[in-house]
Amino acid sequence: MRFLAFEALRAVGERDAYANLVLPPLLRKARAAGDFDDRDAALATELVYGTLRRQGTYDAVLAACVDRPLREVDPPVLDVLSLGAHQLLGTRIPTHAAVSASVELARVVLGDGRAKFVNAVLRKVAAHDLPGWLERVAPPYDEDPEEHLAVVHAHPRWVVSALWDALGGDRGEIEALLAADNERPRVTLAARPGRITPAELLERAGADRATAGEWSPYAVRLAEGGEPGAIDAVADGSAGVQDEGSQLVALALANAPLAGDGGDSRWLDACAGPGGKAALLAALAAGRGAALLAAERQPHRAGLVARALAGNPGPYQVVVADGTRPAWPAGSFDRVLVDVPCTGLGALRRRPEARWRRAPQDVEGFAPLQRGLLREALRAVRPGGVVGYATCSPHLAETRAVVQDVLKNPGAPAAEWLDARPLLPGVPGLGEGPDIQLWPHRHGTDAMYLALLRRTA
Ligand SMILES: C[S@@+](CC[C@H](N)C(=O)[O-])C[C@H]1O[C@@H](n2cnc3c(N)ncnc32)[C@H](O)[C@@H]1O
Repeated sequence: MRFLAFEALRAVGERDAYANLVLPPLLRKARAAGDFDDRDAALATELVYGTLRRQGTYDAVLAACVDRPLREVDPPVLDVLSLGAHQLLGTRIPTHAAVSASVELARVVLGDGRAKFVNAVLRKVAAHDLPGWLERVAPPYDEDPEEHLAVVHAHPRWVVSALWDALGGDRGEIEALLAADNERPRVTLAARPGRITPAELLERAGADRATAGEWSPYAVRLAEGGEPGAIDAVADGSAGVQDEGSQLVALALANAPLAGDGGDSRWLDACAGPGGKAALLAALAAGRGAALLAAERQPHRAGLVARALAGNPGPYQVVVADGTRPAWPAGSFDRVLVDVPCTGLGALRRRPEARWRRAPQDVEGFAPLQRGLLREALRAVRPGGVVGYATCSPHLAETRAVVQDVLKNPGAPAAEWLDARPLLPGVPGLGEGPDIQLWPHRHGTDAMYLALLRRTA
């Protein structure tokens, strides 16, 4: 099992692979080879995710235990050390078992000489528990709050800084957010209206294995370890795996008040891949006699959208199209969702390695595309129609700054900012408006952002 975890870490480190894509086939292979049960799979997953998520903290600890800069340690050796550090500091595995299993792993994958090195380093790591190490390697909060939080909660410093800017609030609130980022999210399903009711979905998922969601009327949450693929309603597409935050975004756009007498029958999702929000929007549109056009620039992702929408009870179409050079005439839609590509800093719970891969330059890199997509979305909607601008990042440069810039731009159609909060009745803590920001520690959702803009001319 530790060998499997090591293999997964190597793939992530060496090939920039994603842990959530690399791990399932490795687990399947191990199961097929026999002598590997659900508990082994759960432990292997925890070892990989925990090691990746807390990489920054473990690097700081290991740096204090190795007598040369960590960048001079070979990556496979560092992976074995990190895996060992996680077992010692982040799990209940007994110290002697964590050290001896790591040394054994090192012997097999690195050879005897390096196994001795691993043994020596991990014995030093084992000298303190996690709180003891954090006292030693993190600067005091009062001296450098951001660096303290970065080391203690294993986030890059620039991410702590950006999240805190967006969240505001005191130490307690940012700590709650950073801690929530380190928890694995529960799996949530959306019961697609017109295809299955949440009550039916609950029954099919098994009442002992699922509960109703907290905010979205369509949400059903699976219990820890719930396997969505095993539920027939997911397999047949009447329900989909979808975070409640994404459901709320689709719902708020669908319920936003339109103006003028242009009708409400033509909806567009301008960045639809892989299709979660498009599937919910299409189902909601069907219930009102409206049709959804789902556009996606990448052909293979458009294929995923087509799969997500198959069986939708109302009319829809999936097209490969660039939302910044739209193939549709201006003013052709009543509602437009533009869920733009972004850094994903609001979904760090899902991708354990993502926080260490992102860089501040990525935020600037997305900026022109985000502005271009929003500008064209405003052109695509008719006067009186509504555009929903969404991101799964709370970074202010990707959220409010984009909307403000586009609204100021004399080249973009004029629009008014709608207060999105009343469209999600009963959901507290959405911010000061008019836009909304969801948070993992407040809502148990990804940190989705939504601004609703109604075109005025
Ligand atoms: C954040 S994802 C959308 C997620 C989707 N709304 C969902 O709920 O499943 C952004 C998508 O926009 C696509 N995209 C990027 N640039 C685009 C463009 N110029 N036009 C259309 N789609 C684009 C990406 O390929 C990606 O699939």
